Amino acid sequence: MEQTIWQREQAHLTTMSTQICHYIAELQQALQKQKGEIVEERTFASSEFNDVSGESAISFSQVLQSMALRERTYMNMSEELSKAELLHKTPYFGRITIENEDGQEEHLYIGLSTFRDRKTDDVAIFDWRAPISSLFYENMTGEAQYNIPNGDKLTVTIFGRRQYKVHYDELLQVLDADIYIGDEVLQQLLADTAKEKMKSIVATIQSDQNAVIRSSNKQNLLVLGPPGSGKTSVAMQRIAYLLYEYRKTLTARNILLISPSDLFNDYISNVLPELGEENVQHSTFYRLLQDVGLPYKAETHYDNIERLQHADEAAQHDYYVKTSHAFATTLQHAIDVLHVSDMPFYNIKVDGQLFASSKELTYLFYDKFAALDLDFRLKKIRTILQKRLTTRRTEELNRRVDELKSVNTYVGTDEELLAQAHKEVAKKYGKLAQMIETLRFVNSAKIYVSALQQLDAHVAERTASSLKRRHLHYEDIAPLLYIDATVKKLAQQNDIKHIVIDEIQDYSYLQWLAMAALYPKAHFTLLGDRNQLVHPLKKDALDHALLGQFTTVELTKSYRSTNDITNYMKAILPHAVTESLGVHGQQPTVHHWTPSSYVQNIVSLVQHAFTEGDSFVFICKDKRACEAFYAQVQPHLPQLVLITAEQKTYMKGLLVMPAYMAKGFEFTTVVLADAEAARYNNEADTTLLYTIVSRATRHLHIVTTNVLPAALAQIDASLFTKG
Ligand SMILES: Nc1ncnc2c1ncn2[C@@H]1O[C@H](COP(=O)(O)OP(=O)(O)OP(=O)(O)O)[C@@H](O)[C@H]1O
Repeated sequence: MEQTIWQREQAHLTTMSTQICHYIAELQQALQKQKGEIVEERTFASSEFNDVSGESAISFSQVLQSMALRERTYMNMSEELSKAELLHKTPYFGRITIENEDGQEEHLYIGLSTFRDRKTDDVAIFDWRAPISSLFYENMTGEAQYNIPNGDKLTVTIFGRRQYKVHYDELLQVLDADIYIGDEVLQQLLADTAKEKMKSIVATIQSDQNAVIRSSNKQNLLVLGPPGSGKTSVAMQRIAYLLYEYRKTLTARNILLISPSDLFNDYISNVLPELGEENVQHSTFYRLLQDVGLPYKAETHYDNIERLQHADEAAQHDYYVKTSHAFATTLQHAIDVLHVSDMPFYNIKVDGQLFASSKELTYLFYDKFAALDLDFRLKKIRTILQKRLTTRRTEELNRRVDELKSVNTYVGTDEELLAQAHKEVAKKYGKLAQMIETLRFVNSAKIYVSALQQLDAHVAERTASSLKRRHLHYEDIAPLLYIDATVKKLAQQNDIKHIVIDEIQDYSYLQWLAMAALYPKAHFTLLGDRNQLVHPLKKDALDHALLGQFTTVELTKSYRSTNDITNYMKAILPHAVTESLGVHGQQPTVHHWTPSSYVQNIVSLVQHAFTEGDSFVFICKDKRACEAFYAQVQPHLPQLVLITAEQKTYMKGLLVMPAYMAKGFEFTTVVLADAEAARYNNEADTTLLYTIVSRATRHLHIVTTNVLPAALAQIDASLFTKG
């Protein structure tokens, strides 16, 4: 009797699952054996080679080499085992049927990694990142093309495409789809995305997302898309793709992910391991300042937002000037000029005595070493100063030893006197040695302030005074990093080959220039949305110069929220283009409560709408409002957690957090708890409201105790329900 599709598929799955199980058992056995041999070899080495000189040094180095090789093999096998275990859980999630070279139908199963048939050694499961797997993610059947590593395109005929939901060896769902991923499957998969940390989207990558993910490592990409269009997901999948495609030259250590916060990094930290890859390097722009070692204390991005929400005109003006394109260009020009004049040097002094004058440094820089690049000139000067310092220290040491010896009373043995003299000299010259080593005889602050001076003397003056106090505003970090990275080139990191920056709309052009200068060998994938602005003063997101240097790709569909929430969100910023692919749900609810019933109503909303394990967030505009909310409500809802900048681990539950901190995340339920016209009243607040609303996957509540902000009050009544 002919088998049904289901039976055939179940039989195939059982065969594959059994093979994977055998493979896992083989790997486990081999690993156990390797482990035993490593232990044996180590025990042998430690007992046999007490003395590693002469003959025994040669055999010791041979043993070391063999140990290193064995340990590497062990590591590779453990990685292979982890991949096989992931494959065991979900052997594959898709299949394409193509016409092979003999004109026959051939089924290609697609999963998380490559798996070869144990008997024939043919590929039984294709890694989703393999060139041919790309066909699975295209929206078509019939003739199609895919790229192969040498750059050529191959043409094949696709007969069909099938999707599976499987759990270990159990087939849960089979779906034939000519056009990839119909809404039906996607809607089931989107049933609720906000339950845990971010997940991989490998089984349902859409064709426009696929194109971004598979772009060449050498391509500088800017990916723009509305809230929920999968930018962060695409970024993570792209990293996994790069690690596969360029595995001979690129490892997790060569990729840097710059995200808004450590909390966000924790939120996305499961995606790469889920795909069988190691997490890559992570930083925030703020943290780069410490990584580079600039001797300043700086304001964080969040503190910057808080400060500028209430700042006076002068502080706002400072921010605008320093983050403007005009300033980035002025600073670049000022640094170019340094090749021929104006490099500011300090007079280097020790204990009030001149060690090297700025005049001498200027002479060395512009006369003696004029032919070299800026950083080479400085490094040549450093060598001269270091020699001088060594001579000075030796002289001083000898003098001090003589002095100590000439004291009439007994002060110590000769060794003790020498040690004391060493200590004194090290103390006296320690700071100077460090200053020379890190080229801090260059007055970087002056380069910065002089460039500002060319645009605005008042801004320059205010900045000079805060730099004197070693205090930086967030917007001062980029110029100083840029100066450091282009003039001194000490902190440049050549091992970073690819940088992914999420939420790029939060960065100024100069911030990007600073990163490009710090990582000169890196290519970039930038992701962002020009409408999701949470900074009170950020207007011209995405500098045109940046756009000019990148291949821009626009994603337009949104997968996060229900259609009802997306429609409400779109009504806030009608010019923003978003196609919703989400599921149908409840309309957002707008509640008008009196101040006296506010807390009681919040409590009863939670009692009705929150179940343990949900992600449910109250969002207020700023930190102060969140603290006030927490103080009022937490006594009635003890499980409420106030999320602050110190929070480093992502958690579900009942939360309250400031709007700017919530960006990038998603929650099943979002309650905008302070929707007051008095609080959200300008253009920046409108983009903030847009961002807040777009965090909700399933339920959205807007709460006001007075008058709604204009951006929400103008929304058509058909798009929400009154609570
Ligand atoms: N192809 C897809 N298949 C299934 N789910 C998807 C797909 N693309 C995106 N999603 C889901 O949509 C949600 C939003 O994705 P993501 O956070 O990556 O979007 P984003 O564009 O970075 O959003 P935002 O800009 O609002 O922070 C996530 O839950 C993600 O899993």
